Amino acid sequence: MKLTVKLLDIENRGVLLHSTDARSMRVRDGDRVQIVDEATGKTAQAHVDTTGSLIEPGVIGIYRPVNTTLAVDEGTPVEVRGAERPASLEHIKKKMDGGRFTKDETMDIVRDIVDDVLSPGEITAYVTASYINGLDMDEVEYLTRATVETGEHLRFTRHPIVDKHSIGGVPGNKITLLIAPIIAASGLLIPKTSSRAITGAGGTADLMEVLAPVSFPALEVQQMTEKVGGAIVWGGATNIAPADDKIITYEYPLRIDARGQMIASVMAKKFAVGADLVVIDIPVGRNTKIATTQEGRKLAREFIELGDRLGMRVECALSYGESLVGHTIGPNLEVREALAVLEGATEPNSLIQKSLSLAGIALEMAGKAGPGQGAQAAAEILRSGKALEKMRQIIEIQGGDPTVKAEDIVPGEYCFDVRAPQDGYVIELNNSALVTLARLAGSPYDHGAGLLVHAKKGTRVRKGDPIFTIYADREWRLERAIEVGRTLMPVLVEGMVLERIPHERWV
Ligand SMILES: O=P(O)(O)OC[C@H]1O[C@H](OP(=O)(O)O)[C@H](O)[C@@H]1O
Ligand SMILES: Nc1ccnc(=O)[nH]1
Repeated sequence: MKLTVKLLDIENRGVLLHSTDARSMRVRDGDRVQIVDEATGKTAQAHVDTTGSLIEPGVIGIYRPVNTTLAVDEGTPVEVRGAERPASLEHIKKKMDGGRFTKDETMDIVRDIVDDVLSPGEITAYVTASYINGLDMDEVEYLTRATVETGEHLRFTRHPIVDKHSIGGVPGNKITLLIAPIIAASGLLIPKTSSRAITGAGGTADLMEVLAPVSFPALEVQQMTEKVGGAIVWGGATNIAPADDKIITYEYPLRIDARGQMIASVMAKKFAVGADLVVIDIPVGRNTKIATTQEGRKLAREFIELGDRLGMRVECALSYGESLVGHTIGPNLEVREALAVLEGATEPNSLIQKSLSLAGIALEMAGKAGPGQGAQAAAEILRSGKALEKMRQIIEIQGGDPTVKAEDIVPGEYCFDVRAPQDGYVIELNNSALVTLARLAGSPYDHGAGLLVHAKKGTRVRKGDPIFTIYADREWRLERAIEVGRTLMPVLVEGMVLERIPHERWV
């Protein structure tokens, strides 16, 4: 059908059709159409939205991302017809039925994700099917390789390239902000790409953004790393492993991280930057991604095997995930805590010890410290102020203010203390409930939003003592977090009545 173009400034890979035109083309909302500009021969595929009033019959509204391929002017006549279902949908269906992806099928899916051929609903179906039915090691390898092949790669002339990654799942895990500068300060190269929050309330990319821009093309990440030894950037902006960020976009609202996708997501980013030596942090505990040590060991073996297949030496550290790392959750609060440690603070112990242990493993792997001496070497770099100096160089080269101090970074102006309902020991501080509250308060989008935990598990409190403070940049978000907090019971103090169940006839 011939239709006339109207350009619409909408950030979706879609087009808008009048419902009568859609009907005569036999397409419905969510179906795909092929658009052909016969004058230039350019074609594009897009998903259909229909309207009865926003545009006239005979007109097609073309959204901005579709027009980056077509490059047509308003008023251009184009040919529009129903498009075939991509083969990748059949592959996704196969996984829903418990089947295995082949190498080619995986590539079809990844390419269609990168090219926006699959709709958000279809990507969600892919992630959900993989979450439920799993991916075996071959499928994870196919996914990792396809994710790398559809993006850009870094090629360093100096080696070894060191990298670290956490699978996430434990709140407050700001360790990259300490580990990356320690490793770079030791003279090694660490081009660290991170994702934004997936199941948490602040991923490393969200945190680093408080200090400096995190969106760079791949080549710039390489140049910055060559100059100062390290960079901490958002993987989603680099075009390194571009499928990864799109998959994460659809995991985030579900708060899931499908196991196969998770391994591929992490390892594709390491492979694409040309890492030789990789340390993986696997937080273990209830309410994390990995509930038991046994499961953690199995995952570690999978990471190591995939590393072998891809030619990277991988070591894993199972870490304690039952309790948040440090005392803070949310961008500003976490960055303030990490910077304070770089500036010489000797607390919080959980943050410092975890960061030094992981940095230490990397230093040992790279031969910068003898066996068993890595954490000590990392502690030396931290104590000497070299890690702080390196962090300042990283901040500066990424375009931030290198003179920033921990005290300059303040949490949101609205806050509320959650207090102990009685005397006793804090016996439970539920990770998942804390993340829910931090997200409701606005984290990670509102940088000032988050939680400051005063009394972690095992602390003795008196009735009325603040256990944690919720911060928000906007009052209504704080109110929402307080309201939900009352029903979530994120904290248990020994002896607390968990719930009172009255007799129905006497209430
Ligand atoms: O939101 P959840 O699922 O907890 O974790 C996601 C975070 O974990 C990883 O951290 P890093 O890059 O190794 O520091 C990711 O890159 C991301 O920042
Ligand atoms: N799925 C993922 C978990 C943790 N980090 C990532 O980059 N990706």
